[in-house]
Formats: sequence, structure tokens, C-alpha cells
Amino acid sequence: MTEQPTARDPRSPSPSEVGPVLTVADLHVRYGGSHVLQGVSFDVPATGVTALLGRNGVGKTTTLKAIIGLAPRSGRIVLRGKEIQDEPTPRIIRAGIGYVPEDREVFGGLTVDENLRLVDPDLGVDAPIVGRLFPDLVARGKQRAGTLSGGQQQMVSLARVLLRTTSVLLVDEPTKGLAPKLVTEVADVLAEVARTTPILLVEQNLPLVRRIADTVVVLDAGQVVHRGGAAELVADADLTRELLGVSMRREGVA
Ligand SMILES: Nc1ncnc2c1ncn2[C@@H]1O[C@H](COP(=O)(O)OP(=O)(O)OP(=O)(O)O)[C@@H](O)[C@H]1O
Repeated sequence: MTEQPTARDPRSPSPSEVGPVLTVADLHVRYGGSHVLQGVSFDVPATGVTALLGRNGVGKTTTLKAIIGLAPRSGRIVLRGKEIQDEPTPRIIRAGIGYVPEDREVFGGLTVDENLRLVDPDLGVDAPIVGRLFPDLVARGKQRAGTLSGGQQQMVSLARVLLRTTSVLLVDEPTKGLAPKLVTEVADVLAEVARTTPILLVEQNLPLVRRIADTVVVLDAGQVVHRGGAAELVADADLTRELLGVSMRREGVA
């Protein structure tokens, strides 16, 4: 007898009943005399995209770096119920946090395939997830990564992280400096990735946030000043101006 698709098993928890994949509690970062994060606390839900927003220089990148141990910090960081704040960065990454930094950090002298084989020596561009999400990279497997466009390098950086099994992805301004068409492509990939892996996304492009983010966390003056739904925030021009100093940007995603 073939199994019919059924409604959700009533014994299994709904997404809203599942705890957060990541909890940041009372996070402080000091650079010399500058107290950049002053007790930042928020949860990243186990599904979808959480956008981390705030004005320039408010500490968004620092928050991501602090989570993976690349900024000097105190506070509690809990990944799937396990405290990780005392672990060194390689262990935090092995524990399941993927990090895509703002500057992409591809190896320009290596081919696309070689960049991916640094993580998956057996498959590189032949890995199924690369074929599914990044068909253009498969076609460009032999091209040196340094000759790719910014958007294509972003794809290499994302693909490299996705070759590892991750519980949550931290992605820092993936569309910065990209042409609108490439912004749309990167947004499509992130939306697809978020179907299976929760993402904490630093992003300044509000149309993109509205399109792919479910929840938002807004930083100001070293603290979280707003948490809520992404659509609600972006729809509220007064609130976005008050919190971010801007309302909806012109350069958008289709
Ligand atoms: N390594 C460092 N040493 C000293 N100060 C730093 C260092 N890294 C960041 N800062 C400072 O910490 C503050 C927060 O920087 P951060 O890059 O986290 O902000 P951001 O919100 O990501 O900014 P943007 O939106 O402009 O990218 C800034 O004032 C920055 O100058």
C-alpha cells in the first residue's frame, strides 16, 4: 500500500513550537575603549530568514563575528540548546554555524571547482547542492574565481558554506555592490536555502528584506531596539525612518 501524504503528525511540534536554533544573550563587544555591543539579546528562529538591521556602524557585522568567536566578546551564545561561547571558532563552525563574510573571501587564484574542493575534496562543483542551487557555477567550474563577477563570487562563497552541514547560516551583506539583476539572483538563492536552513542575514536592502525575511532584529546604540515581523517593519515608513534613518530604498529586487 502506498502511503498517502497526510496532515502534520499532531505529535510533532509545529515550527512555532520548536525552540530557536540560535540564542544570543547579553552579548558585549569592546574594541579598545569603544563599547560597540552593550548587552545584545535575540533569538534566531529555527526556520526562515531573520534580518539583522541597523544604521551604518551600529555593530551588525560585529554581532556575526562575535557569534562565531572572531570578535572579543562576553555573553551567552546557545546553538540548538548547547552553549558555545567558550568554544574556539573552528569548533563553533564544526558545531554547525556557517559564516559568509561580507568580503566573500574566495581564493581568486583557484578555479571555482578548486574553491569548492577545499571543503568537499571529492565532489567540488559536482556536489548535488551545487547543481541544484548554483548551475552557473557548475558551468564555470574551471574558471578562476578571481575573474568572476561580484555576484558570482558571492555564489561561490555561499556554495562553499553550504557544502558543510549547517544548523544556521550567518550571511553578511551578500548583495553589497551588486547590480540589481544580481541582487535578485542572490535573493532567490537565499530564499531557496532558507527553506531548509535558517539564516541570520545582515542586509541594507529593504525591498530584499521585505521579500525574503520573516523576522527582523534592529540594533541601535549597541542594543536591540526592535524585534518583529519583516513585512510590518518595512511597511511602516515612519518606523523604518526612525530605526534605520531610511524608508524603502529605490534600488530593489523585482
Ligand atoms: N577590529 C575593530 N577594531 C576597532 N573597531 C572596530 C573593529 N571592527 C569594527 N569596529 C568598530 O565597531 C563599530 C561597529 O562596526 P560594524 O562593522 O560591526 O558595524 P556595521 O553595523 O556592520 O556597519 P555597516 O553597516 O557600515 O557595515 C564601528 O564603529 C567600527 O568602526
